[in-house]
Amino acid sequence: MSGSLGRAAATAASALLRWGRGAGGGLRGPGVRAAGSGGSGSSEHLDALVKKDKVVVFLKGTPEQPQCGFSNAVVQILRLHGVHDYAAYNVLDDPQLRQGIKDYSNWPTIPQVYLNGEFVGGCDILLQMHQNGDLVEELKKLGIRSALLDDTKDQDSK
Ligand SMILES: N[C@@H](CCC(=O)N[C@@H](CS)C(=O)NCC(=O)O)C(=O)O
Ligand code: FES
Repeated sequence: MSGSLGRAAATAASALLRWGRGAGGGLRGPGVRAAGSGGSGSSEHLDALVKKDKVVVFLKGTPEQPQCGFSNAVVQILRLHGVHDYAAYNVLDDPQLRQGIKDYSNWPTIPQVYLNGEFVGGCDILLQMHQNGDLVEELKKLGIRSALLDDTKDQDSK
């Protein structure tokens, strides 16, 4: 984990990541739309975003190409648990989203993780939950079986 944490992601102008769903569309002219007016940083929009998928992350970069070690840590932890199907939004593509999610969550940094529409925390908290077993339990509540349980079972039964 510490190896991947420290590895700097390659730079690339990353398009909004995922899978058909994007944060806020590409309206990014200078000064376009104030937060709170229904734009990508508005609480209404963010409310919908975090509730649309069971697992939602706000990253710098994408799961494929994280642009910061902290965001990479979140991606790697989810990967360890076999969680690949999640919504990820790249705040580097959208300054309004970057500020809006901080205000919405009342949390000053990126990455941010939401489970079932509820704010969980950033990478430190996710790492802690990974280490103390809480993440397995929280995923279970969402109907997601952590891949780490399968690993453990294999080891125990051999
Ligand atoms: N300790 C934080 C690390 C994340 C962090 O410090 N993020 C910084 C640097 S990437 C950040 O988002 N700063 C504000 C910003 O860049 O908008 C966590 O647990 O998530
Ligand atoms: S982008 Fe510099 S620490 Fe995250």
